[in-house]
Amino acid sequence: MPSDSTAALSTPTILIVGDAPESLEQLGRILAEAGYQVRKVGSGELAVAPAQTSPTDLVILDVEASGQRGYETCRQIKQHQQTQQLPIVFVSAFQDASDKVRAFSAGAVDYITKPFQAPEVLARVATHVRLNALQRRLEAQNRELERLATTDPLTGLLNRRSFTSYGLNYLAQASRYGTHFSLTLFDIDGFKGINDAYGHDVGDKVLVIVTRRIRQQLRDVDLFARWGGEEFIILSPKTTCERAAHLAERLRRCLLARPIEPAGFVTASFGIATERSGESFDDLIRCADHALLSAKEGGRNRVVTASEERLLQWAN
Ligand SMILES: Nc1nc2c(ncn2[C@@H]2O[C@H](COP(=O)(O)OP(=O)(O)OP(=O)(O)O)[C@@H](O)[C@H]2O)c(=O)[nH]1
Repeated sequence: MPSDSTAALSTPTILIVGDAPESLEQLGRILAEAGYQVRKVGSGELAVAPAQTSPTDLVILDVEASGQRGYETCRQIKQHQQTQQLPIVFVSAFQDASDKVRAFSAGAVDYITKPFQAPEVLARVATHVRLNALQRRLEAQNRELERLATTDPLTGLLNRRSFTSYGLNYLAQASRYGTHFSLTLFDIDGFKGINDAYGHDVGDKVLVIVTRRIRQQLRDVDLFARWGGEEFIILSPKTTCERAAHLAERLRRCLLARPIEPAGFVTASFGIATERSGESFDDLIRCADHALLSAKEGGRNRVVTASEERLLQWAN
């Protein structure tokens, strides 16, 4: 049987590739008797597709007549994004150090010389299957950590830190290539009152529904993040101040379209700033924040655009 830790995950599948039917049969039998799922293909060219399309934990390249083809198959498997992580073990009658070095250079993780001993093959296969499973688990955990570090757990939106890092990137591109973008900062009105009247859970539900409604209105290229508390931010690439104001007005209206029960109709105030050369990202945020403050002071449920000379109020 495969070793305990790999067997616990699921039965590992080994793809054996080789053009010598007897050797292929022998290896297949040894591995199948040890409890592995075994698939066999007769030629290197045929190996890449099955490795891509069916779950595979390890590839054995049984190099009999032409070592050259084995190296080529190994390289092809390593070239494809889907299969580049697969551990590849050579089983070969070629005993020279140069043959082994070539196999490792082509991407192999191990090299077993013929005539092989079944226990050695099984020990090496079990080790590589286990290492591969651990590697995949580590990668999945890293992805999850990355997700947790960059997204807001309640809404699933980008968090402030990751939005800022994207924003700085957009700003650098804007100053280099002359592209522009707009920032829209918005804040739910009277949100403390919703929490106080209906409880924190309803407050959370409002945040989630507001997120969903706003997201439906945005383009794929727009960056949408939770800036903090009941405050959200949108970066709209290649968008003038005027167009951002139209978008914000649409967002304001879409919140008003239906109540969010039991809290009733929920409104938000919007502040917009557009990238201008020489301004830092913090300056831009300050501009949008200033506009948002004006929207709040102006009576809430409205859009205010910050511009160099003046604040232009959009009527409710
Ligand atoms: N339910 C819930 N409440 C939150 C969360 N984050 C922040 N809050 C609450 O949001 C409220 C924000 O209140 P204020 O800053 O006074 O803002 P407001 O009541 O919306 O008033 P204006 O913005 O002036 O219209 C505070 O009571 C925070 O505790 C959260 O994740 N969930």
